[in-house]
Amino acid sequence: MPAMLTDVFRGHPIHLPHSHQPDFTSLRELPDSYKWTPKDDLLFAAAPSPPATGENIPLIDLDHPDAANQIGHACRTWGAFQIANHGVPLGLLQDIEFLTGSLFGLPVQRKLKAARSETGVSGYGVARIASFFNKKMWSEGFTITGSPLNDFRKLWPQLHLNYCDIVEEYEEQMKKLASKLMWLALKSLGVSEEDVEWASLNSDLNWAQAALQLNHYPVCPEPDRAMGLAAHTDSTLLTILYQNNTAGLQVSRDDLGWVTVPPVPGSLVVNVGDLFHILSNGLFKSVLHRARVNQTRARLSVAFLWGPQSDIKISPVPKLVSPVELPLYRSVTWTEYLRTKATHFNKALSMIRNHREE
Ligand SMILES: C=C1C[C@]23C[C@@]1(O)CC[C@H]2[C@@]12CCC[C@@](C)(C(=O)O1)[C@H]2[C@@H]3C(=O)O
Ligand SMILES: O=C(O)CCC(=O)C(=O)O
Ligand SMILES: [Fe+2]
Repeated sequence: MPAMLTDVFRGHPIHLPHSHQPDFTSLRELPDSYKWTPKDDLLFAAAPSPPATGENIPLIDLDHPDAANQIGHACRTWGAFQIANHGVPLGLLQDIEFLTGSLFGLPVQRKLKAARSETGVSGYGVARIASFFNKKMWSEGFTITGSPLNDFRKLWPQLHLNYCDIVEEYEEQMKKLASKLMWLALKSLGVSEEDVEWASLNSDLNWAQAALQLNHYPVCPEPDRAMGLAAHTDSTLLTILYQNNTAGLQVSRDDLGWVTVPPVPGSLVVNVGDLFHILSNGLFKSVLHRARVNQTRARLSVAFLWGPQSDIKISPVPKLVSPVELPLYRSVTWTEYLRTKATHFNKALSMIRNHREE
């Protein structure tokens, strides 16, 4: 039995100060520990922002006959895009937003009853990447892997079963959508099911697994000096993100700097993750992104972080590797990659890169 996502950090404890999580609503001033300067956010080198051009990640209609090529183009240029007509019922998006708002609206002491342990993945706390930064992030998160029943029972003694049903239905819909998106993107590169047999469309999708990350960025007294979630790439194949109607997500592009992704009601944001970058032999870009905060409106987001089961080795599709070159990366499982990232963060991709022999 391969290690499940739930067990990825067993034996790799991360010391994160969940128990010092403040009641954000009580803070009238930004404490010094939350004041970011440009040098606090330099682990990933984002390009400085030139004057805004108004360019933005594309919004792609999945019913459009050319959707596959549009997705392929977005994965190569931005590493991110938004989608409309994705088939996920609007009511379900509203339900997951309601659940997320209700969770973070609970008193801190109740949320801490479901705190993430040092070796666990699931539960309430600060983002895992917090351990790489000197300054604190203006956000709180809740990660779900496997059944949320035990945690939800502690949070909502009465309503936990209803909330579990919402999560189950949401994950089911996301799983199907993620596989559809991955294949549209791969087909745009001329990659077929014979080239990536483990991800066959005819399978029951049990080759994949996922984590659901609920994020809350409370109203912030000094948003320009605070950081909601520091710049990072996701370690996934793909991440599908729902954001409420408050802007905050920014993606980085070498020629444009940080670009804010405007919320489009009913649409979803898709990020290319590091594993898809590896699978595509570097053709698709894993997008560097971060979340800023706001002085008047709280922001919620729900990220469906999707990748392969832990016994699947991801390596560049041979068809995408030139016969005279080495593949850009060595093969790696999601578990191995998550552990590398948990230790080396921004250097994780370069650690599995093949170097040409001189
Ligand atoms: C499967 C995972 C991806 C993730 C680490 C995790 O084990 C569960 C949480 C995920 C998340 C969400 C917020 C940003 C991020 C970088 C983090 O700190 O935790 C991602 C991780 C990732 O994609 O590497
Ligand atoms: O809140 C957002 O927009 C970004 C969240 C994110 O990047 C993540 O959960 O990995
Ligand atoms: Fe992310």
